Amino acid sequence: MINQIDVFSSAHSFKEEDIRDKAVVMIDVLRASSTMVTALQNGAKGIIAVEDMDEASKISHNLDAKSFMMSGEKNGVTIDGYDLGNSPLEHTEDVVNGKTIMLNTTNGTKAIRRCSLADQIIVGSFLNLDAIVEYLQNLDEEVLLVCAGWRGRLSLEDILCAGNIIYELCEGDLPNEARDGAKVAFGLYEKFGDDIENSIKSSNYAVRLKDIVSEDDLEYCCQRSITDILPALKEGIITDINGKKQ
Ligand SMILES: O=C(O)[C@H](CS(=O)(=O)O)OP(=O)(O)O
Repeated sequence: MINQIDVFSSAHSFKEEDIRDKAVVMIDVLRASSTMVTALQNGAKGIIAVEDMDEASKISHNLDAKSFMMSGEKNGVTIDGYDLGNSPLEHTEDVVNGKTIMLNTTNGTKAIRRCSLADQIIVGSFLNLDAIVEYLQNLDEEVLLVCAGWRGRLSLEDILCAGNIIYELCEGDLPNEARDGAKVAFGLYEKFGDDIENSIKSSNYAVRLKDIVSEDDLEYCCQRSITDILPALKEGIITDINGKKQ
């Protein structure tokens, strides 16, 4: 199956038709994927990935504040009027337990919406890496690791996470027949995989958002396999399909 995996470097690096009937893992390490995984781990009932502010405000008017909440950011900053931003550390159990979260972010939620033709969409991060690897090991279909990136550009942390998934799937021995995207991600992971945290602390993201996003967020999002939560999109809502809350 490893030869059936390819990697898209950003949410804008593919045509939506390329996704049709494939299994997609959307990876947005900083921070949408990490936030979704954490919110579900902390008891959120589900997450609705919103395309943009207009859609979010339309939907929010019909929401019952007791069961829904709005999370999201623009350029990393919490959107005015939203309950939370896009930090996983804000999505604590006492805040999100039992809630359905409307999530509106710059890259990650848009990447999910661009994959609407997929056979299935799973959300991947370092936090649930082993759960992603285990799920893919039992899948017999073409897999696309869709890295959200940033505004159409590649993000180091997303490609590193894709490379880590590929490295685990092939147990560090990537066959020559692997797809180019898989080879690039695997090679990046071989180079930086021993020190994910420091590689990410010198990434474009960390430099760009150094005054907005805390080092605590970066360090949190670099932890590997701290949960078995496996977020999957079903009928418009992202929920945990592993059901093995720790
Ligand atoms: O909220 C985030 O951490 C980023 C902000 S930015 O687009 O990288 O400036 O958005 P995300 O959609 O989580 O990549």
